Amino acid sequence: MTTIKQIVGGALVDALENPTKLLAARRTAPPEFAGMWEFPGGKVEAGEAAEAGLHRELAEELGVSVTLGAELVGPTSAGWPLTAGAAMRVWLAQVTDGTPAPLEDHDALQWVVLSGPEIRTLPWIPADLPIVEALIAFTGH
Ligand SMILES: Nc1nc2c([nH]c(=O)n2[C@H]2C[C@H](O)[C@@H](COP(=O)(O)OP(=O)(O)OP(=O)(O)O)O2)c(=O)[nH]1
Repeated sequence: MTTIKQIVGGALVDALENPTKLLAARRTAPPEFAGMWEFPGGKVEAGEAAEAGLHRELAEELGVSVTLGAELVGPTSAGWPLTAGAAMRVWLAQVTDGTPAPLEDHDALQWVVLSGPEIRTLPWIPADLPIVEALIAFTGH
């Protein structure tokens, strides 16, 4: 049996009801991803539920507490394929406490308008592009 590395990501939006903006985060490492934009998040730890892992990662990386909204359901049970060995589940999320700051793993954050052209021209990690499209569609933009 092959084990897929489970990654979780947060699509932080300005409001779960009627989202208009997404928080994109620019990675600092590893070199092949440095400078690319992504959904903040990371690896789920052994014995940890996916949602709990996402709350933990968002607190560590951005210093925020969030309420999770709907999952942006991907094509596999592990979510959206990233590489042959890793996949990411992604939830919409809204900040309930704190102001997002690039504390760990990122050197910039930006709120991008879901209905504007810029969301598609940001240099996302390539594997994230279908997720970005799904988010735009899911939020009705
Ligand atoms: N967090 C995140 N990782 C992504 C995205 N797209 C994508 O291909 N990845 C890849 C990059 C990494 O190889 C892997 C996530 O690992 P990570 O480095 O963020 O996880 P982590 O913070 O738990 O890592 P670590 O420090 O424990 O090694 O998934 C994305 O949108 N968000």
